[in-house]
Amino acid sequence: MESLQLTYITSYKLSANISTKVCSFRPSRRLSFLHSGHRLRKSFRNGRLTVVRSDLTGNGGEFDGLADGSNSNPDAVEGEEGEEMEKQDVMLGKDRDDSGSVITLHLIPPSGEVAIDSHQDEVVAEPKHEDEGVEEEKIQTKVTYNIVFVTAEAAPYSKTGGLGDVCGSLPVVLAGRGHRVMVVSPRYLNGTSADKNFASAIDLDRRITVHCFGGEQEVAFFHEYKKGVDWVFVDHPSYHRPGNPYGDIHGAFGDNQFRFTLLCHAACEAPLVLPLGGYTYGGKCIFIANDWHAGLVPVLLASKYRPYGTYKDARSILVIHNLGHQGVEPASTYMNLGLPLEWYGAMEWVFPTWARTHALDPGEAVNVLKGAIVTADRILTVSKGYAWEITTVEGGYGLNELLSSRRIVLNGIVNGIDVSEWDPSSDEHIGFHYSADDLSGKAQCKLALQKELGLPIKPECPMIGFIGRLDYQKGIDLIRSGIPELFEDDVQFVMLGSGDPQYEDWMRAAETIYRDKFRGWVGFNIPISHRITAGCDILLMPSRYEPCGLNQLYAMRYGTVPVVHATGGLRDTVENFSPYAGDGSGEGTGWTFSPLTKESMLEALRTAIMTYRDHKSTWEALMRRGMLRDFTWETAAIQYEQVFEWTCNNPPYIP
Ligand SMILES: Nc1ncnc2c1ncn2[C@@H]1O[C@H](COP(=O)(O)OP(=O)(O)O[C@H]2O[C@H](CO)[C@@H](O)[C@H](O)[C@H]2O)[C@@H](O)[C@H]1O
Repeated sequence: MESLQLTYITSYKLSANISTKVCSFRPSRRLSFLHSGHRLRKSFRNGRLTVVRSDLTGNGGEFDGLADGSNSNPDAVEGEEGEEMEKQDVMLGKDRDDSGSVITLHLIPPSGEVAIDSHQDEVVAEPKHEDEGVEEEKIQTKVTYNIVFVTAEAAPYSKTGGLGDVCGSLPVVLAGRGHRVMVVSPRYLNGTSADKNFASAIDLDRRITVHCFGGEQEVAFFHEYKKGVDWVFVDHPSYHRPGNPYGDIHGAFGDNQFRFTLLCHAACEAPLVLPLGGYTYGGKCIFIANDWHAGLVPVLLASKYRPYGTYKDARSILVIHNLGHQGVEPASTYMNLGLPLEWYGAMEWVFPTWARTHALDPGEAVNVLKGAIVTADRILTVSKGYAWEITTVEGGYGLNELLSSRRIVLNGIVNGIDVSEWDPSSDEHIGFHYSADDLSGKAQCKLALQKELGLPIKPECPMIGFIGRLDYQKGIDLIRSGIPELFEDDVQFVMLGSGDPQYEDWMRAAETIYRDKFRGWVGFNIPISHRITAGCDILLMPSRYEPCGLNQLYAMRYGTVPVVHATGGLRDTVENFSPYAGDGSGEGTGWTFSPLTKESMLEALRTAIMTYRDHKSTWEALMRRGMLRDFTWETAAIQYEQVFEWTCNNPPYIP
């Protein structure tokens, strides 16, 4: 076996992105590599390498190179042939401005079947092509990374919403694809049965001292290796108190800036000091900082580590799950964060005049998410639509100009879902199982839900559900205003959620007013959320903004048709029903309404209800199309890997 170092340009117009891979093969073989969703077919003869890059439809470009790693005609790659490659590219899309100039590149989900390589550097024989007279081999290479997720929550250990779902499932899928993955989150103990979630995590007996908030804090690390992932829990007394990760019945904790500062400092030390499975992750890793709670990680890398040579090969990716929360505190708290004084500018945030409390208020603050946007090597958000929305005045929450300035490194990747936890054919939380081939179990789930909730048992009565945090973001006010008109019709509605006390109170009151039609379950209950998802016919999501949204994905998987506001990830994932498309058989997986008004929401709901009642076969086709959609994390993971590659091919970002 010879060893060959092969250098090729991975993406047209990103000429800095030269990636080098080392592989072994025998000469005179035709080889194919799976690389970033493309098949790179290489023929090696007489020391000459021909690379044919094809997309999954079999189209592609071709260029020649020499086996010593040089390219015989680099212009051919970036020139005519590169143009050809660009046309066929399934992973890169382009946004152009009015003049036609490319202003940013973005990921396009690969269509069709993607061959997924789960083995590193494995050589697999390809079927022999008789007519070519050469022995065939298929080599699938994949660059693997050390990945460190930093997050305030990760299911099943801790979860208040979608962040927990994502940080509980994406790491497992990435680990399954060969990466070494660590998830760092706090070890919350709140004195309830939830504490047992951490029971299997053992104390690593490794303490570090964090200098912040004018003193020294000792933190410990607990660890559990499960599903191929190193789950690391940062332990400190401030994580041990009643309530959820962010607050209790009195509201948000007053020391959250302190608690998450500790998390970030500890997360930056973890790869250096924890010998997990016998050896540390080391300084060459990719940090994935999720939301503002982990936002200090990229700032610390840039300000505290890299200037001294540590983590010079590491990269940071900020993932924005919700721009509405930024970790803003008074400017005087900067001193507490354990950052060098000269980095204040990265965290500085000045409120616009209209947002200040009084005439003498200078509006000065520190904004952790802003610091992360300024310093991260790349920025991701959880859908392509939201990636654009956050660069607009309407969706940018004051950070739109900053985000626009970093648009070249900003991408959107739609979340996947844990399809084993959310599987109507095996879900442990529902009484009857079903699938797209046999929907009968779903009707039984509906009856069981009506019974459990004490609603009249009516198999034909359309049942609408809502699950989520009772927050301004989720458009609960719209539901509240639309309910009286909606209940002029014979429908049932069940809501599950907790959050804003005014909405909790309204849900309780609505139950007494509409005894036969409405149930409002105040609280956080995962089994009930599964039973609502399975038992309802329609899931309503009138979110004001929605970075991705997971409940509509769960709903579609369970044959529950989503009716959603056309925003962010909801617009990206729910295909609006069109009865005339598909040669009259209809297309789409739900209804998307816009604008965000009570009238347009009710109109969409009425259309859905009418379809449910009067067009049974159309309704079943809608259900099945949703159930058969691919929402697996594998699709998203491939796109994450592309972003890892981009970020590692470029030097660390220097703000
Ligand atoms: N009372 C309750 N009982 C049981 N389960 C409950 C519940 N309330 C919510 N959940 C669960 O929490 C999750 C909520 O996920 P979402 O993505 O819909 O919203 P969230 O706004 O929290 O997440 C943010 O991050 C995610 C992840 O990136 C983005 O999808 C989203 O748009 C963004 O706002 C779902 O699994 C849901 O079932």
